[in-house]
Amino acid sequence: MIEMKDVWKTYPNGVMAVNGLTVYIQKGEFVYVVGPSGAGKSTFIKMMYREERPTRGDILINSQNLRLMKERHVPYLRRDIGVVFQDFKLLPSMTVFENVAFAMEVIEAGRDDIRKRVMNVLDIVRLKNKARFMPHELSGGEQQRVAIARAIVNSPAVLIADEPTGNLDPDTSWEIMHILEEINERGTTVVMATHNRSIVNNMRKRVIAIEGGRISRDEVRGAYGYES
Ligand SMILES: Nc1ncnc2c1ncn2[C@@H]1O[C@H](COP(=O)(O)OP(=O)(O)OP(=O)(O)O)[C@@H](O)[C@H]1O
Repeated sequence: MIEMKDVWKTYPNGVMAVNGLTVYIQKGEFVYVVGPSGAGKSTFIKMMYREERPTRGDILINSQNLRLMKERHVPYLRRDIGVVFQDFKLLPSMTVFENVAFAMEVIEAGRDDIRKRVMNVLDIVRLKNKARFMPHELSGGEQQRVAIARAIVNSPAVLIADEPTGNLDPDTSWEIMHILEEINERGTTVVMATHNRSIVNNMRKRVIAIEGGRISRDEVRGAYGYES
């Protein structure tokens, strides 16, 4: 599903953010990516959806090699990978419905399909009743749920979340985690970078720790102890 083979990333300013990283993530897994600030977590994640390109090494997503992928094929890759950010990134002048629908309009889905599917994903994130609201009329947690709905509306194989609970209080963070877990249970692979220890320690998942641009630990951790 997601395979990185000896991947390196040096930014143009000379910073070596990822240094020889090899990892395999299977279909249907739920993986946390943890590590200190500046460890290379975001760079690792950005390379998965081709926001950044590796300096060296291969990245395969569903057998497509991102290093060899032509620029014009990147939009197709993005249908297969939904992304959620810490700061939601909703379009402020569009309603909740329109924000989610927009992701289907860009791939030229039909009107009826859009209506049905958008209401379906708003139901998954429990926001059907707020479809006509504007982003500024929503709480932070609700805005993040809209961003999640938008990320999954095209049924991606992978959902990538970079610090999705970073701007949220603990209760709201748990709400978001339960939604991500539900999406994972429906078959989507979830990769989530986080600094939130309480979440990592209380949900039994695979944890990939990155330090200095390398994997320092890769184990199943969580509520029921450790396991390698
Ligand atoms: N666009 C960029 N240009 C140059 N250097 C960058 C760029 N993005 C990140 N870096 C550097 O690469 C290193 C890894 O950054 P990255 O954002 O991947 O870390 P992180 O683990 O996600 O950190 P945080 O937890 O603080 O978000 C850092 O030294 C950072 O300064």
